Amino acid sequence: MSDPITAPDPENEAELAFEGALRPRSLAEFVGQSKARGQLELLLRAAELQQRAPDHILLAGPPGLGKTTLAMIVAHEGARPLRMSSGPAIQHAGDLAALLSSLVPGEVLFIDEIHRMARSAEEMLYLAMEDFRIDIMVGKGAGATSIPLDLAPFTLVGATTRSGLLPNPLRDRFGFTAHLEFYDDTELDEVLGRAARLLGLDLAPRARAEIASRSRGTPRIANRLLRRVRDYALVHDRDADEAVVHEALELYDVDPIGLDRLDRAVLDTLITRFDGGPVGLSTLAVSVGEESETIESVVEPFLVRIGMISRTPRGRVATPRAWEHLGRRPPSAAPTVSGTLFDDDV
Ligand SMILES: Nc1ncnc2c1ncn2[C@@H]1O[C@H](COP(=O)(O)OP(=O)(O)OP(=O)(O)O)[C@@H](O)[C@H]1O
Repeated sequence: MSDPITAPDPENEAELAFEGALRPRSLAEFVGQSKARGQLELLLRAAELQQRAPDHILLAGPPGLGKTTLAMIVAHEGARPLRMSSGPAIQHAGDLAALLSSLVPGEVLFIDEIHRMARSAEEMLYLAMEDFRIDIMVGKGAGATSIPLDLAPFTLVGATTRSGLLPNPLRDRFGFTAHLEFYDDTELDEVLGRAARLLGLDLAPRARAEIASRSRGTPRIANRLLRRVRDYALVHDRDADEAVVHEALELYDVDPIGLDRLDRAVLDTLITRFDGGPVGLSTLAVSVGEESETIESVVEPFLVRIGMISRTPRGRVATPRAWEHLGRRPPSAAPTVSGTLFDDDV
């Protein structure tokens, strides 16, 4: 039951084309993240002055905050070719060897969801990142030999929503790590202003502010909500004003603080079924019919950030704010342990 507004939907070509059209192409166009942007700017400039490939870069943060966009910018700013892959596509060391050995000098290799790469490939990557070399194993058992293969110098840009899952030796080999933060409403307002301009949409300032405040701190969601509002205005032959934003977002179940159906299902389950928790992640995921990974990397970071859920050593707990948001009175006593169906991770 992935939500079309919040959850990434890599299969949806129309969404991908829409995202592609709105993607900033340079650091100057990239809104917000001023700290990471400044650091990246310095790193790219230093590499340019020394005429070498930029250091390897790790981009960490929740989905939709601009990791893929920044990887493309790294390539574009340095006029370097870009190769895109992802952790789930690299399930054997051989997959990675084929990829690395075909890189041209200076190429930027983007690996999305790098925490999902096979362990054997990860180990191959250590040497590749450090020495631009890999060892290819030929044969099996006692007769196996390794043949060293030199690689063209490249820049690896890894993206992860779960940096905690990366082994230290891999994390340490990145010259620079950017932790992307949720955007504030002013930054999202700017993202929306830029997107509306590119789409040729006349969006009233108050309508823009309203969408920004419901975008869960995430540019991808801001752009998707904008698209829904544009469609609504078009179909009803109305201006994209504040009233249209309210009507369109109500139709799509996005509430006044930007929570969607899945966010509310998580809170509702925590509160109604488990008396507010604590409850383990996989129990919670099973209860709402969603993958643990989606709950942990898509839903939870924002709910934690706005103080609706807290993560305790015994599991997830709904805060009084969450109870109030669902129109329920929070219990006065501290929540009791209840209903943990599985002995799962918390
Ligand atoms: N700083 C920004 N300024 C303007 N638009 C942005 C910015 N960051 C992201 N966007 C928009 O949000 C969309 C999603 O960004 P992007 O694909 O880079 O996110 P991501 O972090 O790679 O997500 P995922 O983890 O799901 O791959 C892009 O198409 C882009 O239009």
